[in-house]
Amino acid sequence: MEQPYLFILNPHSGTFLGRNSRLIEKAVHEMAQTYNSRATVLFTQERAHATTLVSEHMHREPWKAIVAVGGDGTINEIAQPLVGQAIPLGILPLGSGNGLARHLGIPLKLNAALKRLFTGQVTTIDTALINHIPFFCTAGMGFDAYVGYRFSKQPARGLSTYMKVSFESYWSYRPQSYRLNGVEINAFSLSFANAGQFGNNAWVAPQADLQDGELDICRIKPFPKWYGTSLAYQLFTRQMRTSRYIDYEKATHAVVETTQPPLIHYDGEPLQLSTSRIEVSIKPKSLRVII
Ligand SMILES: Nc1ncnc2c1ncn2[C@@H]1O[C@H](COP(=O)(O)OP(=O)(O)OP(=O)(O)O)[C@@H](O)[C@H]1O
Repeated sequence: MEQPYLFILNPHSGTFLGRNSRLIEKAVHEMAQTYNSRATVLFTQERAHATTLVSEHMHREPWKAIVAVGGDGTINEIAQPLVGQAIPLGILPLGSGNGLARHLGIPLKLNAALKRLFTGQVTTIDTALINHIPFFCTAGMGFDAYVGYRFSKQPARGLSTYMKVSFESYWSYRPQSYRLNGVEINAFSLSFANAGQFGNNAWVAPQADLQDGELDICRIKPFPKWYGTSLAYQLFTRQMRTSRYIDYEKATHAVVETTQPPLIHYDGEPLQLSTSRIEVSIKPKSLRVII
């Protein structure tokens, strides 16, 4: 018998997971059996519960991997206690955006993704911190944090809700001023990319590399409203680097100062900070992941 797997499923992720939780659980057990292994499947009860479940269970059995079943928010909660540990993270991408899974080339179809968990290789990726909060995919402030906040208030998740909220927010959102590493800037959004995309193939930093020991800082400068469709096109076709309204730099550490405590997001999870100083840093090669 192979080492067992621990699956932690967030029934609130994506649009499909909640009503199909039991079917997914059954598919997990069947796939484990196929590979002469076994799986324990746990369900989250509320926000942040996944982190507690990992901390409680990680040393109970010699897990081959602890698998996040959900989207980037669920991965964030499950990966936090795994940073710097030997147990690899597995991903069964059933969220709305699945940014980290897409960047890593993990299949999005249930059976293919499950198979990958039992047959894939383990690689070690960088992780990052925004004011001591770990993130794995992207974090930032500005328009995407505002959209993330409004998205979190919606009764439904999924791509169509995300697009609707983004479109509505676009017309009212005004660029903000920041001090980035001591330099005054204006930005529509300021992103720190560990992985290259927000999710749904919105490639904010297509050049981002999960193993280069650096973050890609992406500033979208203020732009005329008519330019929005071009920018959206560049975002979804991995061509943001060609835009005259975008600046990139690589960094291992950055400090942002704002006049008011900003709304940020980490892996798409919105958070209203109570401080105006934001420190972002990288932890090179600190998380093992099955790909
Ligand atoms: N049992 C639960 N009930 C309600 N919310 C939960 C529960 N378990 C986790 N959550 C919260 O659900 C939120 C959404 O999870 P997640 O990010 O995985 O899905 P998503 O937003 O649909 O996907 P993505 O981040 O890939 O777009 C997270 O904020 C998480 O804390």
